[in-house]
Amino acid sequence: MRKFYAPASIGNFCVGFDSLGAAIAPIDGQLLGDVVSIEEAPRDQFSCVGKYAHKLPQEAQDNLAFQCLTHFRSHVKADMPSLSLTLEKRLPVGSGLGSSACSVVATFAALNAFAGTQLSQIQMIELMADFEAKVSGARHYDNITPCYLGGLQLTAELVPDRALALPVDPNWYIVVAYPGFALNTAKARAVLAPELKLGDSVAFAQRLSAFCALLQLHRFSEAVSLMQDSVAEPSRAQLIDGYSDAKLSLPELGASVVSISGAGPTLFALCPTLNAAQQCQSWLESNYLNEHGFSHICQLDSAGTRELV
Ligand SMILES: Nc1ncnc2c1ncn2[C@@H]1O[C@H](COP(=O)(O)OP(=O)(O)O)[C@@H](O)[C@H]1O
Ligand SMILES: N[C@@H](CCOP(=O)(O)O)C(=O)O
Repeated sequence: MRKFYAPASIGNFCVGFDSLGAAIAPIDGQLLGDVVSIEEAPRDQFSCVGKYAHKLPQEAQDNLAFQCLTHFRSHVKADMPSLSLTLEKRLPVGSGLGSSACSVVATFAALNAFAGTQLSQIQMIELMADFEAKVSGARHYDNITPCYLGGLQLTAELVPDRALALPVDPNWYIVVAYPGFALNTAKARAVLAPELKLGDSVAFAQRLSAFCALLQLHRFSEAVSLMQDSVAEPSRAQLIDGYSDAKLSLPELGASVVSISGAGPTLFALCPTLNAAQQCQSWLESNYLNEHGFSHICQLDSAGTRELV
């Protein structure tokens, strides 16, 4: 049996709505993402297990991982041997941690390896984006490409190969806090203004392009000082209980940036030191999480989706 792990990701990364995303890894070595196991079997079989399996639709045909399997067999590799595929659903759904992308990316990576199809990077990313788009209300790559390739990715249809990796400060610590309630991505997209004013579009383009250029120059603290989301965060704040308190309190504990991970409700705090990250985590655990929530201190996951050995 072969197992493939796909990591959680922070869509938007505050400054790059639908265009920037980061794969993350808890510094204590825990796996924060989905795992897909695959092996040859007498006939095609699918099962879904794991902590959050019960939060997914009960019918296999409604599970994205199963949909990826049937699509792969009918459109990519019809003569692939029959197989057993198991999704271990380790990420909560509607969390803002790229949960649907995790299942899709892990499944296609597993199928591509199992069938030996060797699809190109763009073919893989497009296939993955098709399925992410089915549930999230729009086609966006900012969970798919970091989850698949790792690191911080500038990512869009207009970007060569769909993704360009950006350098990051190795001293960044990122606290993610999932509060324990779900927020559907499509719902959190529906509250966004359908159009941006000209001045806001220009400011968005300036901020994102300067952020990326500064990272390339390794001028990390200047890049961080540009991290602000005026596109999605103002509209989404009202959907997330506890957002305003966190936004006010965490900078006092040393966070350089406090923002929504993806469409929320997970919040993330970017911190310049481990000590600041620990203080922010402790505040979030006491003030933001309910009994179903969790938090992790992370750094970027540079490996992305990989086979577990
Ligand atoms: N394997 C899967 N992983 C995650 N979501 C899935 C999966 N299969 C089906 N879904 C459905 O897709 C939707 C994903 O919701 P969404 O808010 O986009 O999640 P997330 O933001 O965590 O990716 C939910 O309605 C969920 O039931
Ligand atoms: N750019 C998207 C990111 C959604 O991420 P998710 O983890 O909430 O699915 C958006 O902001 O809608």
